[in-house]
This record gives sequence, C-alpha cells and structure tokens, in this order.
Amino acid sequence: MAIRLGPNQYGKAEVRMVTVRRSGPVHHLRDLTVSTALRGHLERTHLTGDNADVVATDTQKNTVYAFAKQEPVGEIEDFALRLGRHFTGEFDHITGARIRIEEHGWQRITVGDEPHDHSFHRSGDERRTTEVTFDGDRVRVLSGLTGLTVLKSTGSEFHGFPRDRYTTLAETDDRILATAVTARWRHRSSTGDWATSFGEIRRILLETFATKHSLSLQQTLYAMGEAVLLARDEIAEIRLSLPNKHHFPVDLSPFGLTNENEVFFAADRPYGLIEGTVLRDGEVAEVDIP
Ligand SMILES: O=c1[nH]c(=O)c2[nH]c(=O)[nH]c2[nH]1
Repeated sequence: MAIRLGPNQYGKAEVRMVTVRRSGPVHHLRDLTVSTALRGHLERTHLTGDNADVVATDTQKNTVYAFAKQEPVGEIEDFALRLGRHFTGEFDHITGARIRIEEHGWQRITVGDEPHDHSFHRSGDERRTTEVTFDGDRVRVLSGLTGLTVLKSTGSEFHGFPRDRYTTLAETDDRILATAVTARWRHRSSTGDWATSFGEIRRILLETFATKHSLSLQQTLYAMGEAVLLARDEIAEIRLSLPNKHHFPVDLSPFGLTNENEVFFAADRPYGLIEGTVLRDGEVAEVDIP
C-alpha cells in the first residue's frame, strides 16, 4: 500500500506586533496579530527531515517585524499582500502563502476634551481582519471584522417555528436581538481602496442590523449580506457568522411581579449560531470562517 504526503502548510501563528510611528509629539499606534502559512514543495522535510526548503517559521516572524520597520504598515490588506508576495517571490519552492492579520483598535484617551498625544484605550473586542492567499498566479483578498457586538431592544420577533414534544420556546413578537458579528468578504480584485471599502461595509452592516425589522436572525443575516452586495460592487461574496446572544425574560411571578419585557437573563451559553454566505449570481462560495 503506497502512502504519500497530503496537503500541508506551515508558518508562524499569531505574531503579536505593536508599532509606534511618531509625528513630533503625536504618536500613532498600530496593534496587529499576524499569522503566516506557506505551501509548496515541502516533501523533503516531511519525508526525510532535510530542511533545505524550509523557510523557518522564526524567519517568517522576523520578516513581519522587519517589514513593519522598513515601510509603514498601511492598510492590513496591503501589508498582507507585501508579505505574501515576498515569501512566494523570494523562495522557488514556496508556491503559496496565506497571510492572516487581525487589527486591534486603540483610541486616544481624551484629557480635558483634547485627544492625548500618546495615551490610548482599547476600543473593545472588535478587530478588523484580512486574509490574503497566493496560490500560483492567483491572489485572493478577504477582508472582514470580528467581535462587533450589537443589540437591538425591539424590532425583533421569532414565531411560526414547528412545535414538537421537545419544544418549550415561547413565540415572541418583541424580543431583544443581540449578536457579535463576524463577517468576511471576498474582493473581486486584489487592488482596491481597502480603507473606504471596509468603513462603508462596516457602516452598512450596522445600519442594516439596526433598521431591518427581524423575523429571525437568519433573515437579518441575509439582509445584511444583501445590503453589502447591493451597495459595494467590489465585493463578490460575504459570509456572516452570528451567534444569537439570547436574552430570556426572567419569570418574576414568584415575587408577585409582572415582567413587561423589562428584565432579562443574558445567557452566555449555549447560543444559537447562525451562519451563511450571500453571493452574487455566477460566483462560487469560497469564504469560510475559521
Ligand atoms: O432568530 C432565531 N433563529 C433561530 O433559528 C432560533 N432558534 C431559537 O431557539 N431562537 C431562534 N431565533
């Protein structure tokens, strides 16, 4: 029976990097988590331990830091493109690369109404993300965000679902709808105005969540994706992963009180997990949420 090596990749995961760029006394902070993964002709190391083709993961990490010094990081998509182009261009046996970057946001601390020059606070859990893959001649750029927590305290219903002997959930025509949005979208081109595109898509996702009257989180997911594709020509497909952060009305009757949709138990688990891709006709769904 013949045995062979299947698909493989390797790299440095979650390189944490903070950069400080100085314009006089005003400092500009960037905070990234970068993961590299390379593919190619890597049979030798796997089969015999000959490492002549292996760009050490330590070298990959060092390259991330050195590139940040040599040129401003810029948009995370551009930084990922530079790294991927370098690894696939510099080493003959490396034929593919996947660069993932998450950007952690920091905001200036306000001191007496003025933004401070060099002191910052973290802007919550939300991260902007990108994944750039080089595969032979093809370059694919994904952008996205994760940890964007949103809640609407009305404008959400859930009813009409089948009831069997295991169903206890009450139907509701007025509930809290809350989720932490993870979204990744695929650009149709590997060049673009990444910052504008990101800002607009984030705005559309938030506005659609807020304004779409929801009969299910699934309906909201589709509406959010559809709104992005209708407004942004540069996007081929978008995938959303929406945990349903349940808020259950607390039964106050033991205390002789009536809960008029005012007091909720915010459950952290289990949660419903609603996932889906919205795409243009003629496109093939490629985007996954890892
Ligand atoms: O929007 C919802 N979709 C579901 O599929 C579901 N299932 C559930 O228990 N609550 C909800 N809410």
